[in-house]
Amino acid sequence: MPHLTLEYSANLDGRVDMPLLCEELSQAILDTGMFEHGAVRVRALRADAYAVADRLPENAFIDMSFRIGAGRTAADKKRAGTAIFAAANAFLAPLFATPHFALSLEIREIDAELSWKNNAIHPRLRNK
Ligand SMILES: O=C(O)C/C(=C\C=C(/O)C(=O)O)C(=O)O
Repeated sequence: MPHLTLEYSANLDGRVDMPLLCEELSQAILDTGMFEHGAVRVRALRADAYAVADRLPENAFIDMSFRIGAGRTAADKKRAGTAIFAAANAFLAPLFATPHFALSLEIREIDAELSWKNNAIHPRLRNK
């Protein structure tokens, strides 16, 4: 993994091209040069039940959680977060035209002792 998971309020359906946003964020992650191509996974999950701020029906959110392996410097983690957040902000700029949207990102480290992986994509992309 690096895993980027976007949770979004269902009222963004039809307003945000989520597959395209996932692709843009995947590219932003790869462009940092910090993550292997075969490891990067990005997805968007829709929240059907939510209550945002003053609960106006037009209030919306996207919360991004980026889970990465341990061992990178604080500066590198900050650089990756800044790049991902900038890409998301640029893509979602139209949503900030009205005061009803909130975007957030958090980076968490995966405990190597308490995680397991088996990735068949690595050999294919490493041999390219
Ligand atoms: O170390 C981790 O679990 C996350 C990671 C890479 C993971 C893979 O390569 C994989 O799951 O195949 C990382 O670079 O942060």
